[in-house]
Amino acid sequence: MVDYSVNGSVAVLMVNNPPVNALGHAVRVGLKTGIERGAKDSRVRSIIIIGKGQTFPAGADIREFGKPSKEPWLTAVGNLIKTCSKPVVAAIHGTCLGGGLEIALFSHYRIAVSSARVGFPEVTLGLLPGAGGSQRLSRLTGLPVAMEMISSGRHVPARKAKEYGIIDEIVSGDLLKTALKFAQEVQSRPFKDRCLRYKVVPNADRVEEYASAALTQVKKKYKGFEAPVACVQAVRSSAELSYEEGMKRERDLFLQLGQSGQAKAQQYAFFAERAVTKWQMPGGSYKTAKPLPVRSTAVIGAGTMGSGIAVCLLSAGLPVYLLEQNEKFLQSGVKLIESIMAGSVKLGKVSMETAKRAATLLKPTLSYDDIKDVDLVIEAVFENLDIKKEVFSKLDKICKPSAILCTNTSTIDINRISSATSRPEKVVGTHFFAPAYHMKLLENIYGTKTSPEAVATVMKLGKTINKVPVLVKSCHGFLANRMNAPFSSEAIFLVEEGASPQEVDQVNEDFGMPMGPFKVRDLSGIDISWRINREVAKVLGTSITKETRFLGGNRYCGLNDDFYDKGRYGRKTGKGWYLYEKVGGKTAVADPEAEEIINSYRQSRGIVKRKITPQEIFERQFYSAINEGFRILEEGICNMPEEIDISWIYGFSYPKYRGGPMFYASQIGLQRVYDRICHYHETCPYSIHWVPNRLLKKLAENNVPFTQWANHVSKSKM
Ligand SMILES: CC(C)(COP(=O)(O)OP(=O)(O)OC[C@H]1O[C@@H](n2cnc3c(N)ncnc32)[C@H](O)[C@@H]1OP(=O)(O)O)[C@@H](O)C(=O)NCCC(=O)NCCSC(=O)C[C@@H](O)CCCCCCCCCCCCC(=O)O
Repeated sequence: MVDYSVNGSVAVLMVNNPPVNALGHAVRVGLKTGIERGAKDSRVRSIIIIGKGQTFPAGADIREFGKPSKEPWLTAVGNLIKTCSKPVVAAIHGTCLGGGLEIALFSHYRIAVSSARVGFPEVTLGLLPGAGGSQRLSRLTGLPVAMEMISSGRHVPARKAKEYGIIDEIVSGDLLKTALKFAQEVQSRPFKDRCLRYKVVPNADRVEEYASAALTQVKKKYKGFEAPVACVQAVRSSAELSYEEGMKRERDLFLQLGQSGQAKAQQYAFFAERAVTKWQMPGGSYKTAKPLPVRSTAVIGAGTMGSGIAVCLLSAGLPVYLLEQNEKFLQSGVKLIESIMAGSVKLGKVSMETAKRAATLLKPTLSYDDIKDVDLVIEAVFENLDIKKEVFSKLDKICKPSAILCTNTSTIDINRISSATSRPEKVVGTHFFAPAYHMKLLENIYGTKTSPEAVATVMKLGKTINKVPVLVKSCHGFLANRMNAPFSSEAIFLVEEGASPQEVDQVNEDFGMPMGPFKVRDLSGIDISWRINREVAKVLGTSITKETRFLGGNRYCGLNDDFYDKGRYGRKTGKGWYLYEKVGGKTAVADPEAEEIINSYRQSRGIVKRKITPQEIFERQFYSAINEGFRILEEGICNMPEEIDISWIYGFSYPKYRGGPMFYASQIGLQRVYDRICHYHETCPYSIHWVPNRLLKKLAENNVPFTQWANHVSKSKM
């Protein structure tokens, strides 16, 4: 795990623990032994720590968290480095993160190649740097930088790290060779004063000012997360306490966070995000299927979604033909793309260079002929099967045979769309979430005839455009919208029965959702849900009237329709479930007129308003979604609960510190969740989504641990 060798007068400790050289127990033992050996070795006058392969250690081994800790701990290894009688040089490439940066900061010198990145990402795992990083970084960089870096987990490029004082020298050429030369040079220099422990925190007298600014920022930016606040507190103690007391304070905070549910959930989310990349479908998997190259693309439809998708592709440096049916729509799409790009530059999310390049890569067109040679097309027209089929039939005739044809449908079964082509194996769903340029989820959907090659292509495309792709099998609504359907229907039923939209939204926001379901409806547009309901009715061969109380045998609430009839479409009209300060406004306030609409709806239907508790609001929304999640698993629409959780985190901004709805259910206890679902099945009998799921029942009865749930997924998918 750590290879020891001597080159002239320099000992080289090469960490060899692929893929990221994580500082697991064996590596810690190897480093300890190596430092002790180097200190004793009479040939050796200085020591290098370096990573083999792609990186310097990228942190502690997260898989060891929660297991009994084994000595030596990282702090003990670090103390050995710090007090070593010979200078220790950290030679950094790749990602020097978390425990890796701790090791580097314990070392007497740090050199790095310019492509290296350093950081303390522990906060993203619900933790803080636990081996003194919060005490030593501030001594190097000052309090504001240390507070910001540690509470954000940001990876800092080597050059910036040098500016901050974290890196002593940026080097070029072969890192080991350069490090050997550097390590020889420092042999004659005094190095005891290089130990950060003896440095004074710059501007320590301004700690109150810095900490209060940092706390205000993190509480706003990372609302609900515990770790960022603790990170600021830990750094703060570096200025307020002695080094030893600060170390103790940091350790206490680390242990406190480590035991919290948030850390457990965030660490689960870390691995879940990686698990979903290991996709499988009948006939292929991430291991066997090769993606086709995507060098040119087209987006059909320049509306809000199409333009947002084009922004994603352009930002990744891909040329995009933007195709519309008339000049007016096309120009409005181009303007939208320009304004999204300009906004992203202003917010610092996209560089000016990227925006300028994107402008040259965008090719607006009205002609299908122009797209005949592109590698991949994404259709983003109106959510209507007939229109989509018409587009796909044209694409099939025009596009080259190898082109992958994607649809941004949010609900329609891929098989129904691909049937309009002679190449269903090349047709795949790429469902983006609004706003497409911002939300990270890319729900990729395969139909019965979609080839693994087409899937591999869109999974890779997802990564290229900086999304988190999750693969699901086609069905109506796929994964995300299928689960969202009971979640958002229950919200409206709760208001029908007596809750106010504000009460429902509050429960959701208290749980950690960034916006309650009624604010979401106002944002996405009440006219949109009105239209979707009509499409659903059409598919069911029926229509919606004032008297409609059931749709397809399921409970239906027409409150949304009453808001629509009054022209209250949400933010876009300045009023919807809430009142806004102006058309397109963002500040939602309760509106007596909206309350009146709700009251008269209830009266006209003889509904007697009742008091509804926050617990009922919570359970009816989240547990109905969880029940549907188990149905999705049971049917093999996805392979593992991680795919559901990641979809919620990146598609609906579900709080990462709760892990996702399925992980959350496992924490509550499946028996409890199942019992409550049974309760609501009795008390709310008219919704199919309350029929208790059999898989959930089985897992609950047998007390199956979360990690085993995937073994019970329908095998029909493979
Ligand atoms: C490094 C990356 C940026 C690389 O990204 P890339 O996209 O290239 O690759 P992947 O992300 O796909 O990863 C490949 C592969 O590797 C796995 N992996 C990655 N990182 C880790 C890791 N840190 N540990 C384990 N496994 C890891 C990943 O899962 C993939 O595996 P797969 O099977 O899917 O192929 C990127 O990977 C990345 O960002 N990684 C995480 C970096 C990170 O978060 N680092 C910080 C870790 S936390 C840490 O370092 C804590 C330390 O500060 C301090 C700990 C000291 C504790 C001492 C406390 C004292 C108190 C305790 C005393 C208790 C005793 C008592 O008193 O009772």
